[in-house]
Amino acid sequence: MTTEISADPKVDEEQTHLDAVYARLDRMRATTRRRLDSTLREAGDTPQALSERESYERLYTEDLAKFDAAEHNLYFGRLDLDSDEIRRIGRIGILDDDAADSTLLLDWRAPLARPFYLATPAAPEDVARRRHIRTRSRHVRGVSDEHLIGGEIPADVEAHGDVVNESALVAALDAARTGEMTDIVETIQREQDLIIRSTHRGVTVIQGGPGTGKTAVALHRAAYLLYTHRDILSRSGILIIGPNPDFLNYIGQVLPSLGESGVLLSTIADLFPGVGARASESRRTLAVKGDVRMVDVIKRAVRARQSLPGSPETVFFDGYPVTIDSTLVKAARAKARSTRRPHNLAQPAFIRAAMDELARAHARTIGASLLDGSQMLSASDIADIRDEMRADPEIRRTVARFWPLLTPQGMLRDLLSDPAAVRKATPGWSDEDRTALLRPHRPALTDDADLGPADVPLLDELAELIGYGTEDAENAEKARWRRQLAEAQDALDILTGSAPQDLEDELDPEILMAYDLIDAEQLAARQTETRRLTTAERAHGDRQWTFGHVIVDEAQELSAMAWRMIMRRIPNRWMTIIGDTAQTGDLAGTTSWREVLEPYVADRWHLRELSVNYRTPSEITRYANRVLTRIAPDQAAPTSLRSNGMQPVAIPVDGDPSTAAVDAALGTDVAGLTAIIAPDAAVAAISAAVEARALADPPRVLTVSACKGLEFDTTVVVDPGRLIDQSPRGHSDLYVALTRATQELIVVHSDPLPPELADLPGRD
Ligand SMILES: Nc1ncnc2c1ncn2[C@@H]1O[C@H](COP(=O)(O)OP(=O)(O)OP(=O)(O)O)[C@@H](O)[C@H]1O
Repeated sequence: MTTEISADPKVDEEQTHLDAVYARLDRMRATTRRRLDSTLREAGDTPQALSERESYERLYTEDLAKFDAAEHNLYFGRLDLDSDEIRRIGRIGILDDDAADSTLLLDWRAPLARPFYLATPAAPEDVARRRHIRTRSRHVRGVSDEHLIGGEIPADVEAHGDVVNESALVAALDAARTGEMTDIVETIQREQDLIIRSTHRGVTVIQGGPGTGKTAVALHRAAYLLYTHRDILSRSGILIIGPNPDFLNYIGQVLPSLGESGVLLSTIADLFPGVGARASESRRTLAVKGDVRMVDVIKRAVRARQSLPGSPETVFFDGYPVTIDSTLVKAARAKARSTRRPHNLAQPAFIRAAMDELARAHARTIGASLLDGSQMLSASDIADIRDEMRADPEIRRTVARFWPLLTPQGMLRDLLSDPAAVRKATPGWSDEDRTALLRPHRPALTDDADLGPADVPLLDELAELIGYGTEDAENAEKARWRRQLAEAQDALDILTGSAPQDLEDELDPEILMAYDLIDAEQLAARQTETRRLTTAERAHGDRQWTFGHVIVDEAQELSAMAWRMIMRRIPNRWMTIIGDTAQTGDLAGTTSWREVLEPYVADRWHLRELSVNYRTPSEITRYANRVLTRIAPDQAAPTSLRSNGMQPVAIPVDGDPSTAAVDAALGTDVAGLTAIIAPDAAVAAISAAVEARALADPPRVLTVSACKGLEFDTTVVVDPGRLIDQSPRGHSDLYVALTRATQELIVVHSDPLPPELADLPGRD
């Protein structure tokens, strides 16, 4: 490798090390590629060999992905300890292939790397010097040193107290945004590191204002936990819940670049296997469906399906009439309910009890002695009658109607499209709330075509009560196996059929055909072996999967019903919950962590707070904090880490603000991403105005709920007054909108500004 000679000996020194690190990385890559090639060439003749091949293939592919993800800025930090030890820190750990296996790079998550993030001049942790190395395309571009023991404390570091690696941090914060979140391993701050590496095994709540790095911390915590508890978590997986698919795309790239897989990223809407709930619903409907009252509604709705006949029903058995009346069904229902099993799983008990009683009644009709009325049939005769009745499709169908097998989707659709059923399940509710729950029955649609995100926790609740996805899942698995077996048999039949029949006699008996070597069962088993899934894929397909750790981002938006759904997936309650109660926009969301957590862990949860806003410059934060005071006067406002000298401005317009908003978005001098954040009702017109310009790189137009968690270099906020008016949580919505910009904020308004923004300067 050629090394540029620079004027700075420190740069040269680091370049030498960087060259050694990349040379080793290249060797590791080449070896892994070679191994992958030869693994892929292996035949894998037995199911076991196939399975081994699969796991090696996965291992090598993951390693290659990890090397690729670490390529950029691989080596970024160095600690020189007072004891003369040198530690070099990077995105992944790398050992040299020399005789001593010396450490070329420490993984940023290794305990020995920790002082890089924690040491300060006040508490240097034995670190004499911390060096930050800036690289690009395998070249060292510069180094910056902090002398922690006996050195000067730079004025700007003093000003920001604990700030670590300040110059690198400011460079990262000033960089133009790309629409994908980047990792922060080079500049994790002390308060963030304490959360990322927290050893607490229960619920940790991270409360922090906008831009305090909550999402960044959550993702780095996932990576850290997978590194530290790989044995448990690579099997059980980590679930990360985010507010919407856009947000998941935004953060999706961060984890692979941290070198991790085995993490399931999902919204609530996608968490129920096989359902993608996309229908949009009104705020009121979301609030009603998210309310914990729905637990009882769903219980009542399921119980309503355990019904009684209005009038006795008669079926025929062996030519004799058999009556199914409400006394009989009631007794069978009581038996089934006493099993305390979920609805579908209790159906066999119901049917058995009903058939027992029917068989006894039938025996009374045909077996009673004419002399004294005593029963002439033996117990085993009566048992035979019961078994025959059970096998009789008509009797079975009639009995089962009073305790039918249910599916969550079918059940929810039937309930929500039936005003009478809703009325029965919602005693004491207001008519408005009932109406918010109802939706028209549209038989042409499939079961989940009109499902919205708030329906998903209801499906999950139903699935629990019904027992769906337990034995049903096993049956489905058995059916899948039978299909696979049949397919394998077909494949063998085709092979047999394609044997050269006319040459049959001449075939060399020594030439073995596939069907001589393998039967359908073995072939099917091989196919099963090759369908190995990652932990995340298996978890996604299994409603009853329980994760090792769950991280919930923008957690303030989750409804009580959504919390129930999540808690089912994490019985050990090892969770990281991240949010900001001042940003709650959803009416079913929370403004109190205590209220949310009390039912699950009482007061056994830890609260951690983040206090520095890394995103928004102080010029913007000044206005946003006034809105915060309005929402939560007691909540400490995060302090902005930087200022950029760009004053937010207000542009008043007469009438429709669409054109002015688009002009403002296009007129910015700031490089990078621009977004227009507008009231829900204005989004369509502004989007049309953007489309009409046919731009190569148009600004994004978003509602407040769609911009949650995202950030842009410039934001244009349209009609703050209407943002406030459009929801009972309007001030929180405005707070979210005002805190999305990393550089510039422009407010375009056609009605008077709210008092908090009234003194925004106009544009020159
Ligand atoms: N230590 C850090 N080093 C570099 N950048 C950081 C650091 N901490 C946070 N950031 C950056 O600050 C920005 C805001 O972080 P993030 O989105 O995680 O904040 P948040 O608290 O989740 O905000 P919101 O509540 O608005 O969703 C991101 O660009 C993130 O990369």
